[in-house]
Amino acid sequence: MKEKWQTVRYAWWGLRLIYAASPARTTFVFFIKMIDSILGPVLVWISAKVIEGLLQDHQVFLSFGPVFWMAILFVLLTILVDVLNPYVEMNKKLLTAQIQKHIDEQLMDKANSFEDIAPFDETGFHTKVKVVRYNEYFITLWLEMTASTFGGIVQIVASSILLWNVIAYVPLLFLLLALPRLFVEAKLNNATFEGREEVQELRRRAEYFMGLPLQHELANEIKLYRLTPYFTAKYKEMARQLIHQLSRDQKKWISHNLGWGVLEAVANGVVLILIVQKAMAGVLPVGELLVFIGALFQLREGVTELFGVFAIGAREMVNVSRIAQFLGANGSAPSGTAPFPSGYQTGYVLENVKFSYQDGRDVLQIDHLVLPEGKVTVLVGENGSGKSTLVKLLLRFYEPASGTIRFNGRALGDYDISAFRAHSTAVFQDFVRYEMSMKSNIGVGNLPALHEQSEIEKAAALGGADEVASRLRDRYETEIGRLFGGVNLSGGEWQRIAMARACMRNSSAEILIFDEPTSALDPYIEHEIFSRLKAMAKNKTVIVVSHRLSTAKLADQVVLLHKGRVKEVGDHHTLLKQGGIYAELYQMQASKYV
Ligand SMILES: Nc1ncnc2c1ncn2[C@@H]1O[C@H](COP(=O)(O)OP(=O)(O)OP(=O)(O)O)[C@@H](O)[C@H]1O
Repeated sequence: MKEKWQTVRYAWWGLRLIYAASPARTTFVFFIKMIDSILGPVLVWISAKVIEGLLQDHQVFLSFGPVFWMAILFVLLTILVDVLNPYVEMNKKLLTAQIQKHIDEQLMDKANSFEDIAPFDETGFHTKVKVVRYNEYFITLWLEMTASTFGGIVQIVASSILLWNVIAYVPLLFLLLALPRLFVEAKLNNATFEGREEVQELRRRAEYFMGLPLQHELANEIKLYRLTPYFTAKYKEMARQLIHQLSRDQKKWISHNLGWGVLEAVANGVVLILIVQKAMAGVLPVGELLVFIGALFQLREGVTELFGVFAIGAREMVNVSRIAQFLGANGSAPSGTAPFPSGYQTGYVLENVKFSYQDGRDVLQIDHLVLPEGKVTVLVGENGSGKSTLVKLLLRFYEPASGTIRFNGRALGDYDISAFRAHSTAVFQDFVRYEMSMKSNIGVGNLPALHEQSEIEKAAALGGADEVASRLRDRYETEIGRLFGGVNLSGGEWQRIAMARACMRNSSAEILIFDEPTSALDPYIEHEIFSRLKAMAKNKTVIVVSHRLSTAKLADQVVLLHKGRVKEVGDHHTLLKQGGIYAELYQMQASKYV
């Protein structure tokens, strides 16, 4: 019972969604659908009356009496239907676009509402997004369906009125016949629905393998290893499975529909014979016979429309509910209310912090760690030791499973998350290459200053991107990235731009996090940038992840992570003297240069 109510709730939600996308257009489409459904039986009735009149007196038109005007009305209504149809189609198309825009906006709002990253990590997140986007198309079907439901009812009622005098039970017979079909179809619909997750997963994989050989950034590797035939084979396999699935679904459909179609046609035929028999026996005049035959077809059309719609409705409900659930999901940890503290304080203090991703593996286990304000701390450690995870926890992209992370004396969760983020800046290992102008690439680091050229140039100079701009034809206005025909840059040049982006918040940010910010930079600029970071560290908490221990040498504090635990803490010289893992790593790197 609860499920039924849930269905009704989602159905209502789906309708409201459509209406919200465009109230005027939705009303128009529904109204026209109604008119269209009534017109069918009305035209049947008028045409029968005209024919009856003509049969009685074939010169009836010459007297300009009621039959003549009925004939005129018939023509006018037919023209009306023809004129309305293109308008209806146009409005449906526009409404579809508006609904898609409306859902896209809601999806973007949803993504914006996730303050942490955990929802993006969830298994099946990508499939879910894909399913929701795929369902945007189906929500318009939902519109058609609801309109058809009303249309079907109107048509059934109108044609039943016409049939009432002859065979009153016909509408009931047709409804009864359609009922089992409804249930079977609803079941079949779910089993053969193209938007179901397993089909979407196959489609996504097929698209992935198909796209690989066509991507510019991947061309080097794919050409070198001659991977195109390999990916083509993988694509073919996915596509084969997809087509197999589709053909199996379609066969199920056909065999089912064929059976019911034959049964309904037989019932239709029987009723038709009954009506003709009555006419032959002289009970029915020819005009009425025509009305009944027409009404019978109208009735069948109405029943098919209504029940077809119900069957699809069951399937569409799955989609509508998926969209509703996705958009209604609560993804983020709640934000606190405390404002960001000003002035020089303690920086980060971590106590008994434990963290694991969804797979449950312990990734971090930190008993105690201080990352002081006013200092540069460099995090070092082998691959997978948890450095990037730690910086993400420091920015509150994830919540620790247990323990506390404090910044300037307060737990991170207490801070107003927007204020906290506004005072942080970062360059991530997987920084983004925005396919936009260089100016926008840098400016998005601080949206309010996006159009302030002097701020952009200042940040570019700090991040070492000024020199990149000076080499471009339109300097900061140059479009970069290949997707829209812009200039392609080298890996190091992109990284300098990411650095500049982070520097856009130089004056407001008090937490500066750099996850391997110089991995692609040449030694000159790396040295220069690190010196700038040190200069910026005054009254700020600066954390740098680096594999280059030459960087660590310049830091105020080095933290060595090993398998998610803090193994060594101190400055470069202290750690060297300790002779632990850091000393070993350093000797190893240094020996390469000797
Ligand atoms: N989103 C994620 N979901 C599940 N596991 C993850 C995720 N991100 C990282 N991990 C796992 O967490 C562990 C720590 O990863 P992390 O990226 O923090 O290491 P790292 O020290 O920064 O490594 P590297 O030096 O290679 O950058 C790894 O074993 C990694 O596989």
